[in-house]
Amino acid sequence: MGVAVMKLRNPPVNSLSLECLTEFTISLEKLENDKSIRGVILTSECPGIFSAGLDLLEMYGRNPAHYAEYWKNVQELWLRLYTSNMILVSAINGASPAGGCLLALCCDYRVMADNPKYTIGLNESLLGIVAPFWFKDMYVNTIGHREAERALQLGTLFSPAEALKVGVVDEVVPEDQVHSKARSVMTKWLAIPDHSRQLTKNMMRKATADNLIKQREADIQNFTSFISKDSIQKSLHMYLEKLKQKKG
Ligand SMILES: CC/C=C\C/C=C\C/C=C\C/C=C/C(=O)SCCNC(=O)CCNC(=O)[C@H](O)C(C)(C)COP(=O)(O)OP(=O)(O)OC[C@H]1O[C@@H](n2cnc3c(N)ncnc32)[C@H](O)[C@@H]1OP(=O)(O)O
Repeated sequence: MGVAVMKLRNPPVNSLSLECLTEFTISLEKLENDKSIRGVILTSECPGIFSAGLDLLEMYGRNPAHYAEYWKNVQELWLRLYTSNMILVSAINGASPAGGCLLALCCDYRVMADNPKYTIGLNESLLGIVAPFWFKDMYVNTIGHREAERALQLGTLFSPAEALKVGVVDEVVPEDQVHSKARSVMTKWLAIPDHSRQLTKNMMRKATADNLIKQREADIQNFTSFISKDSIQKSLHMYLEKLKQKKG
């Protein structure tokens, strides 16, 4: 039926390393150029994790040129996903913090597994960093200004039930039904003529995408100088240590 399934596979936690981001963007571009493909189901092959978000090791202890290169690729992936002409449905089969949530938010419809261990949200403030304005814009577009304001300040990671209530996801289903539900949602969306759906999607999303397009270079510079600060590097160090200690 012209539907591709993209499975994120970057063990152990599907963090979005530079390599992973680049491959993702290229795969998406290929699908976009394949006229037989009308929809993509985005999911994960890592058990219990949709995506741990941006790779912290790409943002910690590197040099400004690396940060700039990394951020350019984050922007690129986001623009491709958010403005895709294809129907994107996410089958969220695991934890989905920060950049993981961003991937899901780019989709036209989000189905999440009903497992309270899985959480989703933009938790940047908990790491001592700030969600960029275009993450924020997409959050506001999805859940409204007040909910986004609160969730962004608190860095809230929502359980599936909470995510459904606030509108971060569209549907919560038993874990073993995430994929079949994503497929049935896709079938419904495929019934809409592409041209009218695409023009409508463009009308809804263009201003948000253009907001980044017109200031991509400045956004790269902001990110690079922000992430290079000693205080921010210290926060990231502490967060990485906390992740390590959780194990021991
Ligand atoms: C003025 C403003 C201007 C510009 C903006 C500036 C800044 C904003 C920049 C960026 C926005 C950031 C977006 C992000 O996405 S940041 C990443 C946020 N992600 C997280 O907080 C998730 C952290 N991870 C977890 O909570 C757990 O790992 C998880 C629930 C995903 C899985 O738990 P599990 O118990 O299964 O595994 P762990 O033992 O915790 O992890 C295994 C292994 O993986 C490493 N790990 C985890 N997450 C990441 C990651 N995101 N990046 C890199 N590495 C990660 C973890 O440390 C473990 O490593 P090791 O100990 O070596 O095995």
